[in-house]
Order: sequence, then C-alpha cells, then structure tokens
Amino acid sequence: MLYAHTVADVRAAEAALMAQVPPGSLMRWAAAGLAAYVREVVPGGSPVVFLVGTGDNGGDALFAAAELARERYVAVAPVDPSRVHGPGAEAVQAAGCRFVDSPRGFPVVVDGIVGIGGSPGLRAPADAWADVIAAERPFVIAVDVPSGVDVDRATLPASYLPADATCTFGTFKNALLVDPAASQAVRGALPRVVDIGLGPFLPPPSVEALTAADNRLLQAVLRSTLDTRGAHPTQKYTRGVVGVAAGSAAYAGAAQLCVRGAQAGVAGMVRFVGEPALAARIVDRCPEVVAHTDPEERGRVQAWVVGSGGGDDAAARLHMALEDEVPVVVDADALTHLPERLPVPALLTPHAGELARMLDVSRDDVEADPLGHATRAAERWEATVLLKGVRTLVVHPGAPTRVNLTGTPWLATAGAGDVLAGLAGSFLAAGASPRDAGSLAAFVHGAAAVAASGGGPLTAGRVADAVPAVIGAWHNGTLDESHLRDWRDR
Ligand SMILES: NC(=O)C1=CN([C@@H]2O[C@H](COP(=O)(O)OP(=O)(O)OC[C@H]3O[C@@H](n4cnc5c(N)ncnc54)[C@H](OP(=O)(O)O)[C@@H]3O)[C@@H](O)[C@H]2O)[C@@H](O)CC1
Ligand SMILES: Nc1ncnc2c1ncn2[C@@H]1O[C@H](COP(=O)(O)OP(=O)(O)O)[C@@H](O)[C@H]1O
Repeated sequence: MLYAHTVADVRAAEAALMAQVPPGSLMRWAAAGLAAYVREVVPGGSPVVFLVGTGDNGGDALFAAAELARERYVAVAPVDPSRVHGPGAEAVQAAGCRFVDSPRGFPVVVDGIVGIGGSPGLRAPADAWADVIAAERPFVIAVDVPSGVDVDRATLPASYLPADATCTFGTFKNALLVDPAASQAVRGALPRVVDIGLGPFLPPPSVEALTAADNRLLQAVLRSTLDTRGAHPTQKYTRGVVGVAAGSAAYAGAAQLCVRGAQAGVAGMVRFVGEPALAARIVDRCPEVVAHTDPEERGRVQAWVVGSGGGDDAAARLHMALEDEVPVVVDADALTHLPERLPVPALLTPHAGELARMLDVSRDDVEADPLGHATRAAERWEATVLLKGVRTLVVHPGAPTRVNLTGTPWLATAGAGDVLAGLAGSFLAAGASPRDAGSLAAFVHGAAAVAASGGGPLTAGRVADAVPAVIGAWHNGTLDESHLRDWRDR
C-alpha cells in the first residue's frame, strides 16, 4: 500500500522524531536523499539550478546543491537573497555554487521554492520563473511537492510549478497521489519517497493506494468464497449472487456490459432483472445469467447493482434493490434518486458529471476539487463514494480515502463504467465491504484495461474479458507492477 499523510500529521511526526535526534538531522537526511535522486534521474554532468525558497524546503535544496556541486555545475537562485536558510547558504558558498536570479537557460531545475509550508500559488519572483520554465521546458525536479499546489486538498491554484519528477520525504502527500494536482503537477513516474524515519510517528494515512503487492485484501475476500475445507465448502451460492437491475430499451448495451463486468468478477452467479425483451437479449449473449422479468420473482442475491443505463426505470430498480436489505452499487441514473438515508451499505459510483448533479454544483467544481466533493457526498449519504476519473477515488466516511493508480487513458471509453459497476457488485456479493469492493474493482478494472489495451484503443467489453486473468494473477502474486499503469500516455 502507498500512504499519503496530511501536512499537520507530517509536522507532528517530524516534531516527535526531531525530539529524539540531533538538530538538523532530518534536513541532512532529506537533502542526501534528494541529491541521490537528482543523480539518478539526471545522470551525467548536466548543469542544475536550484530554486530556493525562504523556508526549510529551500534548506533541503541548498544542502543537496552543495553536495552535487562536487560533481557538476550547480547554481542557486534564491527567491529572497535576504531570507535563505543560514547553514544551507553557508554550505553552498563553501561548495562554490554560483548565485543567479533566474532558471533561464538551465536544462535541469530543482524546485525548492516551497514544500508543505507553502500557501497555494506562487509569489514573485517564483511566478515569473514558472513562466520561464513553461517557455523553455527544462527537466524539473520538485523537492517534497511541486511548489504552489494545495498539498492537502490536491487542488491547483492559478500558478504552480509542474514537475517532471518529485522527491518527497517520509510519506506521500495527498497532492502527489490525488487529482487534479497529481496528474497536472506531478508528471512522469510516481514520486520517490525518501525514508527519513518518520514511519513510527505517523498516524493512519489520509489517502492510500493499492499496489500489485497488496493482494491480501483480495485473498481475504476469496478465502471465504473459495473455501473447500470449511463447514460450507464452495458452491455457487457461497461465492455470492449478484443481482443486476440495469439498462433500458435505450441503453440495452449498458445492461450487457454491467452483466459482463459482474460475470467477470468473483461472484458465483449473476441474476438479471429487467423487461422481457432486454432480459432475452442478455440471456442470448450471456447464457449463464438467470433472468427475471417479474421483479416480484427476482430470487435472492447478496448484492445489487442498479442504475447503469437505467433510464426511466432507475428509481423503481433502486427502490426494489433497497427492499432486499443487501448491499447495493448505485450507478448512473439511479444516483439522482437516492433517498435521504440509505438503509443498506452502499457504494455510489458517479463520474464527475453525476456527482455534480448529486451535489447541485457544476462539473468544473467537482473536477477542480474531486477529493472535497467526493468527501462531501460520502458524508451527506453516509455511504462509500467511488468517484470515477483518471485516478478514481473511493471515499468512505472516517476511513483513509483510496485512490486508484491502475489504468490507461484508453479506458475512457463508452461502457467502461458499466463494467466497473458490475465488477464492484461481484465483490460486494462475495462479502467485501463497499469500500473494499470499490477499491478492488477499480484496481482490477484499471489493470484489465492496461492488459487489454496493449497500448492501443479499447472497448469496454474487452476490459471485462481481461478481468478474470488479472484477478487470477493478483490473487496468486504474479501481477507485475509495471503492467498496471500506462505511464507513457499520462
Ligand atoms: N516536515 C518534515 O518532516 C520535514 C520537512 N522538511 C522540509 O521542510 C519543508 C517545510 O518547510 P517549512 O515549514 O519551512 O515550509 P516551506 O515549505 O519551506 O514554506 C514556507 C516558506 O515559504 C514561504 N512561502 C509560503 N507560501 C509561499 C508561496 N506561495 N510562494 C513563495 N513563498 C511562500 C514562507 O514565507 P512567508 O509566508 O513566511 O513569507 C516560508 O518562508 C518540507 O516541505 C520539506 O521540504 C525536511 O527538511 C525534513 C523533514
Ligand atoms: N483519462 C482516463 N484515464 C484512465 N481512466 C479513465 C480516464 N477517464 C475515464 N477513465 C475511467 O473510465 C471509466 C469511465 O466510466 P464512465 O464515465 O462511467 O463511462 P460510461 O458511462 O461510458 O461507462 C471509469 O472507470 C473511469 O475511471
């Protein structure tokens, strides 16, 4: 699992650690890690300019500059020459670094303007430096976080300095994993986390992300469903039955894709409830599905998926599902018919436009602050909210938010959300909590998209087809981290 912490939690951990180590230790460790990282990502002798702010972020940059000056040409551009970190300034002077007043002309820039102590946005002269960098496009390495971003909210003010690589300390920060900051300001690979000993002092994270190594969550779900030795050995019903009440005459394909997502997942059986013509088409295409045309005769399920392509029926389908008192995935059109209080554990799966409608704000508002809006909705409905996007969020009140890092932009294809809803329903039916079901489904869905895409275009049906192999590989520990995310397209 990757973990991100809030600024306040990092500061508290830093204070606790600092009380136990000699003064200046943390900054020395951070600077040594930064220098090693610069060496690694910019090998050879390219000249580097360090942009140095007035706080400790600038201090980190100065000590790293002094170390690297032994090997290559290093210049230092202070934001305010009268306010630089004292011991750091002495170190760069002793190392013979040149002082400059702009990053102009340097192929490599290290951004030590502000870190976790910065207020969002850039002030003079850093705002003008950002313009120079935008025009010249040197390789930019951020110290701790790209300067100017809102570190906890992961939002972007009018001015900030995007980085091509980021070296952070102790733990990830929200802005390094969550959009829009993560996608816009943190280009390239995931940031490097330099261990400075904060670990034992950090509380639970504010944000976390599953990795290929985190298959224990999946194994825990499958342990009970694939049990061959217990009192109730595996049969289709013990694996869970997922009910799909999705699609409409206008969106018949949504019903099929939702069913295919559910079938590709971990449940033992899929039931479909819908009007006769639609049910017939589903069974033609997916003969394993048990279809019910009379909702009163719908049979028992352990979880429902409602709303995908739901049209006019969505409200009635949601009402029907809630009557069964089992967990429910609420998708697409059904999201506009949520009751004041949900009587069952629920996973709400909006995209930004749907969440905007739920909260009566604009889509732009949601896209500018996805974490804030998804959190608002989770608290408002006391439910888990899975907000779909480049980095899908799974927000559950009172628990660390999960951000999904698998996927490819090719996944932005019609029907992909229907497959995800069905897949999430299968995890719910197998006994996962809405939070685990949402994050497992998002992870597998994204990884299946990368596998199916092979770097090229995708259809949603092919994503569903790739799901079983991804679940198998993740479960048995052979899923390769490098195949999870199509970084070239980011
Ligand atoms: N915590 C840890 O575990 C460790 C922390 N470490 C490092 O310390 C960093 C935090 O240092 P920090 O607290 O000194 O704050 P920092 O990010 O330098 O910014 C504050 C300064 O910037 C200024 N400033 C503010 N906003 C601005 C803006 N928009 N544009 C321009 N300037 C702005 C502000 O000036 P003022 O507002 O006071 O005029 C103030 O002087 C952290 O990110 C990491 O790199 C490591 O050394 C070791 C372990
Ligand atoms: N740029 C992107 N990169 C990666 N994944 C994306 C991107 N854009 C959308 N997605 C994913 O694609 C899926 C689209 O779902 P949705 O918006 O509901 O589409 P539809 O309604 O057509 O099924 C979601 O899982 C979302 O997270």
